[in-house]
Amino acid sequence: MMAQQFETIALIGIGLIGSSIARDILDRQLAGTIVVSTRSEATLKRAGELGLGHRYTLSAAEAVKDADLVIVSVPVGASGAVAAEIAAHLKPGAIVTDVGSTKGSVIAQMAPHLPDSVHFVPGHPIAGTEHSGPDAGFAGLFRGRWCILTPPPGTDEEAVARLRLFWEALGSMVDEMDPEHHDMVLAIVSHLPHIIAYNIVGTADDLATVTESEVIKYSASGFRDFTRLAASDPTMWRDVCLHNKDAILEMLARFSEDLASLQRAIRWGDGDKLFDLFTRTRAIRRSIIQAGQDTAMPDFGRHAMDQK
Ligand SMILES: NC(=O)C1=CN([C@@H]2O[C@H](COP(=O)(O)OP(=O)(O)OC[C@H]3O[C@@H](n4cnc5c(N)ncnc54)[C@H](O)[C@@H]3O)[C@@H](O)[C@H]2O)C=CC1
Ligand SMILES: O=C(O)C(=O)Cc1ccc(O)cc1
Repeated sequence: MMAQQFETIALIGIGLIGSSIARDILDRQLAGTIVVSTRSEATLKRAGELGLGHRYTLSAAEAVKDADLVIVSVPVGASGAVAAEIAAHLKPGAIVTDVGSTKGSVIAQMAPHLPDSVHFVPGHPIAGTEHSGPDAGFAGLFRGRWCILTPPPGTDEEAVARLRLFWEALGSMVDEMDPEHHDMVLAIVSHLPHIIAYNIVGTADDLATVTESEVIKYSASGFRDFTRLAASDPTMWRDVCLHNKDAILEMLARFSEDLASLQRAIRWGDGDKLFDLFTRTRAIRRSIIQAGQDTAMPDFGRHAMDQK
């Protein structure tokens, strides 16, 4: 148990991320009241069955009216519509945040709607799985993982500090950076790996008509790792691609150049070049593990993923 941080928290969107946050708030008693709001009746009903909040409503406007903290956890393409819906109903002094995987676009969509009387502190927990919906969430998802805040210049420092304390109470380490930098970094470490996974699994699927079931039958662990990422939510990842377009295209251009160079090394039998690259990349994996970033993907997280 921890000290209560907010009287009322409104969760707009109660999928993997929203429901994981709800479970942590409940476990740690960080709020007096959790109000859950989501677009579809079926999801709201399920959230109720799972006991993720104290009050439930299909109206985001209704959900935020007494909230001291509003956490928007919807696909990034829906954040503008949510901001427009809640804007006139927000309590003065409330902190409004989000968890979207892209930051520049979310800020561009939400900020114009939000009144000056609230504090908008965009955020992004770097933790998740390939699963979606309220059943997929679990307590502890954010433990030992980074959460990036991208407050616009001039944001009230106390509001940023309160949100930082909130994520720290969920076990996260918190960093602050500007949204452009966030979008560039995440394009290479998160968005490209998903796009590459979607692409390779798609290519293998096209081949499967030739090789029949061999793709599945002989799928080695390397291919299986790609299928996990490629099983991620189509709506969420469509939105990420559309809303971090520039940074993703920049990283894809670099990726394609490097892939062409690798292709050339293979064609011309340049073993030294291949060996040098593979040595360099192995060192990166080892330094990630040494920094605890791999084991920080907690065992219960792996377990939860293996089960589903
Ligand atoms: N899945 C992951 O691993 C991670 C996702 N994120 C970000 O978190 C956000 C939520 O993702 P998940 O929880 O994984 O998705 P999800 O699909 O599990 O849940 C999305 C929620 O948003 C609601 N929703 C969908 N469309 C809506 C709309 N047009 N208007 C209002 N509500 C709508 C759904 O009813 C559901 O409650 C996304 O912005 C995503 O980029 C951030 C970190 C990790
Ligand atoms: O499932 C995985 O491996 C992920 O990479 C989860 C993830 C997806 C999207 C994010 O913005 C942050 C984390």
